[in-house]
Amino acid sequence: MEFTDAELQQYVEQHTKPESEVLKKLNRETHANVLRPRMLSGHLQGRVLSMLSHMIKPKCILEIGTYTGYSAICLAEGLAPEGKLITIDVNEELEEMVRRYFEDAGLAACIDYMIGNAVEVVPTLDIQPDIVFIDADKASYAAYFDMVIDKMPSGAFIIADNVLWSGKVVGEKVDKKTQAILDFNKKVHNDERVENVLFPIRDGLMVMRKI
Ligand SMILES: C[S@@+](CC[C@H](N)C(=O)[O-])C[C@H]1O[C@@H](n2cnc3c(N)ncnc32)[C@H](O)[C@@H]1O
Repeated sequence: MEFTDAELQQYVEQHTKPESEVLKKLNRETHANVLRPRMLSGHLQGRVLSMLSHMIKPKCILEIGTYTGYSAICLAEGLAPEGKLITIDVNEELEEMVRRYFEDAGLAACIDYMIGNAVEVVPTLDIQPDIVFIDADKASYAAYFDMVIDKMPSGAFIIADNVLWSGKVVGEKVDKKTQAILDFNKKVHNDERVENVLFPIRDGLMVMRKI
């Protein structure tokens, strides 16, 4: 489901900074060769993530759900000098492609790419992230929030993708994944540790600031 009229969407993208050549190539290669390319953040959301990261100037970013590395590159663009982005994905099949693009983007040195199940990996990390981007299995969104919230400094941000779930959050049929997203949105909206705004960008970005 598209939330913005196609013509308006085109106008929005035409008036948003274009993707870099590396991101354009990564976008094309993902669509040509990788299953479920709709998972990639894409031009507009990628620029939003990059802009937010530049505004926050994070020393540490944690990303849960690397896929082909598109959003990791966008987020890493705004890192503070000497900053680090840690990104985790359970799918080892994309490793060669992901590492190649981190190199091509000139960001390999500041990205720590970990292959593994984030549910097991995140609790082992000794970090205090300024941004956490949650973009992996929907059933674990609430668990990821609980795993990171107490590690984060006051003023840090959590961003969760796909929180409109193609519009199913207001649909009549509620399947398991939709219920997980509904539960997550309700949980964070009622959590007094964060202030939240649901941005209707692409499939919905929930942005939360730790108080
Ligand atoms: C929506 S894609 C991420 C898209 C990427 N962030 C972007 O915007 O380009 C979700 C990814 O989460 C990964 N994933 C799913 N469950 C996971 C888990 N338990 N631990 C780590 N990664 C997981 C999948 O393999 C998939 O690559």
